[in-house]
Amino acid sequence: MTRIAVAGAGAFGTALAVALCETRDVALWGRDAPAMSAMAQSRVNPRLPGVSLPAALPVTADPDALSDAEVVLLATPAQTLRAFLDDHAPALGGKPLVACGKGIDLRTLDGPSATIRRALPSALPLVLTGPSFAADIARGLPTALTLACADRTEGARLQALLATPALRLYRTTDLVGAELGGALKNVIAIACGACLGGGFGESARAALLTRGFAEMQRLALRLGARSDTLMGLSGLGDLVLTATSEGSRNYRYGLSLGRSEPFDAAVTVEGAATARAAARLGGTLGLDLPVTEAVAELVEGRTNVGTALQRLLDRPLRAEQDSAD
Ligand SMILES: NC(=O)C1=CN([C@@H]2O[C@H](COP(=O)(O)OP(=O)(O)OC[C@H]3O[C@@H](n4cnc5c(N)ncnc54)[C@H](O)[C@@H]3O)[C@@H](O)[C@H]2O)C=CC1
Ligand SMILES: O=C(CO)COP(=O)(O)O
Repeated sequence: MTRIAVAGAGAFGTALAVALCETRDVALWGRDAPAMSAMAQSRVNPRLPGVSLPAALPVTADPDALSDAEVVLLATPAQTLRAFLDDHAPALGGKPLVACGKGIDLRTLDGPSATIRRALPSALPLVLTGPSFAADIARGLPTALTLACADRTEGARLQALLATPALRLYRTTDLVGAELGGALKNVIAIACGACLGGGFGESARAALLTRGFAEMQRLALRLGARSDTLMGLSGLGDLVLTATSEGSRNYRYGLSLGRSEPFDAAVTVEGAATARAAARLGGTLGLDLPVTEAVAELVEGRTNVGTALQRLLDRPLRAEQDSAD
């Protein structure tokens, strides 16, 4: 029996499978049978160039790989998670399901753990998140992530199963905080990229990163997250990586918005849909999320970077901390 299946053979799923298969029994499952059989032959995933798939890693489109697994890592983009769970419900029910995608479902406004709970009430939702580029994980470079599980015992068991010598996992019971940190940092990374791409400079980028982080906390805390989770790997840690590195697709997408250049629509940019979802959540909850709203407007083509930034500068002066007077 395969202990771990990774569902979703994009860059991140492939990287996790490559890292885990050194010490664990792992299979990589993808939905596209011809692509999976090409990958099984070539031992390369075009979405993760320069990485050879180890001979010990089975690469398959056979749904038995999902039913046979004890634990399934869900590495599909956030906007496709619900459909994936519905399509494979009999294979996934009753199992620990580790959500690895970063986003908020635009249709339901649910994060990954609530999406799992709604689709498969018998499954145990976990969230794996934090600063990690797929290429770094696949190359075995040192990485530290957060693994969230409401059940302490299962969380500790899965932490031991999924950690590797180079991939250090910290655990928490704060699912909401972990998943919102990962989802919302992509929105702020788009803002930071747009700022640099528009030529507004690194000081402005630092301001957006910091004020954006305040918005991440404002929304996440209202939705039940713990502040210290947001201060950790899954919030601040991932924000620092994604909002400052051209290794990030969200940041590069922001750069292209700032430069008024086209961006390849086939590239996964989770922050685009999540900005719209977070802005809707903020509106419903009556929260002040100006950076998030600006990104949602940029993504929808309702404003440009210069106008959006000027609007932020024109806002009334206020105290820095929400709690201060
Ligand atoms: N690439 C990275 O460095 C990291 C990515 N992530 C997260 O992992 C998630 C996936 O990202 P990537 O693998 O990078 O994207 P990707 O664009 O490389 O691959 C996405 C994969 O999902 C598959 N897919 C799409 N819809 C599906 C469905 N309904 N059923 C099954 N498979 C489906 C696609 O065929 C594709 O293979 C995203 O939420 C991303 O934020 C998290 C950390 C790092
Ligand atoms: O989540 C990531 C790093 O932790 C990957 O970021 P991008 O999706 O922006 O490439």
